[in-house]
Amino acid sequence: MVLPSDAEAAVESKFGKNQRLSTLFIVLLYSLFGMLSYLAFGDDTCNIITTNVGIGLVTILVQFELCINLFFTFSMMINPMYEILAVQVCVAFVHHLGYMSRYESRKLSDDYEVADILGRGGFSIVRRGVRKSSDEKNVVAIKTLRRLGFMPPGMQRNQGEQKGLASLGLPAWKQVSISDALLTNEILVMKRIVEKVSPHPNVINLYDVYEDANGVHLVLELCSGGELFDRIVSHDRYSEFEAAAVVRQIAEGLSALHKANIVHRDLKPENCLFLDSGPNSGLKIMDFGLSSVEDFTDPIVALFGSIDYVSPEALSRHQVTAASDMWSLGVILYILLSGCPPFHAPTNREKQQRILAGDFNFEDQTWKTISSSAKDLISRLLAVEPYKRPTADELLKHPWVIGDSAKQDLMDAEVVSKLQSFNARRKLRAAAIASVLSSRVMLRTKKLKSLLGSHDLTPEELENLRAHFGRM
Ligand SMILES: Nc1ncnc2c1ncn2[C@@H]1O[C@H](COP(=O)(O)OP(=O)(O)OP(=O)(O)O)[C@@H](O)[C@H]1O
Repeated sequence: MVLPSDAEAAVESKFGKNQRLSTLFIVLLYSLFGMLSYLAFGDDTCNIITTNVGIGLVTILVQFELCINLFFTFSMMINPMYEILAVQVCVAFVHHLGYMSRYESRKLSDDYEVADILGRGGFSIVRRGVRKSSDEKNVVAIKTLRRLGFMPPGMQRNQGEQKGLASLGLPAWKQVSISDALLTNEILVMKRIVEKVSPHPNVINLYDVYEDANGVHLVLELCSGGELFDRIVSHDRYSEFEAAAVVRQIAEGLSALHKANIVHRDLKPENCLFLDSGPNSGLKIMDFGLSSVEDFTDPIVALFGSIDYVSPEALSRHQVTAASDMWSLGVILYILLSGCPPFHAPTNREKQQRILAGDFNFEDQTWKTISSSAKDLISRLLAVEPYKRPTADELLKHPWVIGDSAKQDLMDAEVVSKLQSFNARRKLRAAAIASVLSSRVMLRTKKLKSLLGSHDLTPEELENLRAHFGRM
């Protein structure tokens, strides 16, 4: 089995400590062996011992056990003491095999019962999983990130999708590299979250990573409480105070992510899920497929879905920083308090222009009863210049977010009915996009820019979209 380097990195982050200890043990073993060799064979063997320890230390630093094997092969060539070295090579080889088999032996199906499908993304499928051993957290969400080359059971690509993929006009290896870029990115960001953020009440937690021929399986915390807007529209009415509690949770999550230099880059209500259905459930930020770690990952700029939450700097310069997440939060807050997005226009082009100009208003009737503190906060979050927006930490000190100036009275019932229809339209669009996503990919990264530009929907893709609407 060949692990993709980043899946290996993710696995390594989980098991790194054990590996380091076992490497240390091996180095000590080698040194002991070298000393015994010295006692048995005399001065010449000293060189071997010294080099052994040196290479062992390098191995610990670079975490790459193959070094040991290479070293022994090399020393075999320069040193005549075949008897010792042959044994050493064997030890190293056996150890290396054991190291590989640790990955090989980790099978998802050994540890988890994979149950029903919770949802699908463009390159992923999320299923409920139940841990077989009862002493650990029982029910989880298993997100399988697929590569275009592989189709896990239940993810067979339909004919439309297959045609769509072909219609991209890209060679197979390029299609694979796009899905791999997303897969790799999500794993790298999740690895960073495990190291620097988790456990956090408002950021999804990763429990484990498995790799097999179907792709990479991320074992995630299960969020069974539903999406943010779904829960909100299930109430007849709600207050500013309740909306502030939602904003506070998202801001807490963003604050932790930004401190770890992670920018979410795709913050929207469908990426905020409640942990459970209880009234005081935590809200979790998730889906880090497009996220970036500053100075570490190569940002992927994808225009898969709606531009409703995309900041002006992301649209104009593809420059996305922590402040861009704050813009997205401003859009979410605007929708929470009015039921419709701040930048609506008949065409995408006009919408884009309005976003770039920061052209929104509070003229609708529903804004009349909203507190000036809430409007002030939205205006700050939707400032066109990123540096003028409050940071997540600043937001957490704002009187409206704290709850001091947020009104406790129930808002106009029209807000909920507008939010209901906005949410329904959004879901329809999301389903349609998921349907064509495999076939219509608009990605721009430093590396992938040359692979794809934007293109109009081809007849096959339109057919696929029509078929999906038909099914719905
Ligand atoms: N941890 C989780 N617990 C419960 N449901 C989840 C969890 N993660 C994802 N889901 C469900 O699975 C669906 C697909 O999620 P996923 O993150 O794979 O893709 P997406 O964000 O919808 O799309 P894309 O991958 O294209 O951005 C989500 O809409 C959500 O309903």
